[in-house]
Amino acid sequence: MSELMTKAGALDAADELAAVRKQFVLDEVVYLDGNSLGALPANVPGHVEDVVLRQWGRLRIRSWDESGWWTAPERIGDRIAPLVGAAPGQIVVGDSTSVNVFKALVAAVRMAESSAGPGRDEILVDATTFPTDGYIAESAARLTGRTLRPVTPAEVPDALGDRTAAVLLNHVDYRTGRLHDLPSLTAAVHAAGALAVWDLCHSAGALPVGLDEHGVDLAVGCTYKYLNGGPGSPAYLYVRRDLQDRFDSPLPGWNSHADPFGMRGDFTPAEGALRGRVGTPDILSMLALEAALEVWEGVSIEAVRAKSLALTDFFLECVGAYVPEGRVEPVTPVAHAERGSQVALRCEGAGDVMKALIERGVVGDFRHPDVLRFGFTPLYVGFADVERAARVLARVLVERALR
Ligand SMILES: Cc1ncc(COP(=O)(O)O)c(C=O)c1O
Ligand SMILES: Nc1c(O)cccc1C(=O)C[C@H](N)C(=O)O
Repeated sequence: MSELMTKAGALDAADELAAVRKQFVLDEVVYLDGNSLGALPANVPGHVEDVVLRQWGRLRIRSWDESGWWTAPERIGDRIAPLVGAAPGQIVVGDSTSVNVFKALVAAVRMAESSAGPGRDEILVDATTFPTDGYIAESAARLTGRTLRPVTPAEVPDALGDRTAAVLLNHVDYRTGRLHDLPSLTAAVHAAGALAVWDLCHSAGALPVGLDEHGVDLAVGCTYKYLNGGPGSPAYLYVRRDLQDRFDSPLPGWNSHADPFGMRGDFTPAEGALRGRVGTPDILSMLALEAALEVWEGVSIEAVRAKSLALTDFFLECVGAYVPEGRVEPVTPVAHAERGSQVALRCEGAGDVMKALIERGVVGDFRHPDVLRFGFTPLYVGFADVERAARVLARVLVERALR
């Protein structure tokens, strides 16, 4: 047994989260793609069966009240809240991240205009963003008559000014795994009199976010990565409590009305975070997510972060030891303060290398043009998985070099 295998064994033995893995449906595959689609929590199938067969099949329409369907968006929002550092009453679940980016960004521009006037004619967007955020920001800018200015997160402080209405940023970069400095960027945005909208897709469930503590204005995120809600599970929208009265949704629907069943012709927004809702919630997905969130019972996000850093440190160590010099180049920062819960390695022929890894039971993903991406979900990834992934990667790269 190699020294690193022994070390993996010791780290697994000391891992206070090791037992959580049993709550997931997993096999012998090393699954390092939870930053794209989280694994299935074992309690979800039984819960979904109950929702379908009893709540829908037998209770039918009564379930909107009796099974808590109607209030699910805010109830499940409150369940996500502690994981992202939010007090209750500020998060609603529903729609996709893309749709929530649209609601948040347009609402942010409207709030900036109502407090600072129309001179705020610019929206800043993370130039390295996951594409959907950029597309939506471009459309939001056109619809609100603003100019969209793509800048890297590092350029944001200098780009801010009295023209800035809102800034849309990613907490963790989907490709490089770089963690951006949410507290200081939010403070800089506020100092310029603008509003900060954060996309938490790659940080929620992997590290503490501190939405309330850092005064974030609006935030969105998906639930199918580190929150394990399942394919296409609904996203969420956070609106800071003291902004909720001013939150003017660009998608007001009957579910965001103060009196939805009044069926009135004129729109009066509901109080609080509820005004972020739009139409009928996607109950099957939403209640699967609610069951998935039960795995967080007794798990602290601080413990998750500590293990995430230990896993990514150990992966970098194993890659350094096993992979021949010069075959991969880590693009994820080494500094803990700048690292999310993934390791991205630049690699020649990355697409084919990832295919070979998947064939050998190590599942990560390939991101255009040359990145091998490995996501580490501390709830179910162990240190032996990490060692094996690096060992298989080294073997694949050595075999390719010999061909
Ligand atoms: C940072 C980020 N934002 C948005 C999305 C897409 O959101 P959705 O497909 O849920 O609209 C993803 C991943 O799919 C993402 O990684
Ligand atoms: N949402 C996805 C999907 O529907 C299919 C495949 C992948 C995804 C993803 O989530 C991709 C992910 N956001 C990424 O960071 O690349």
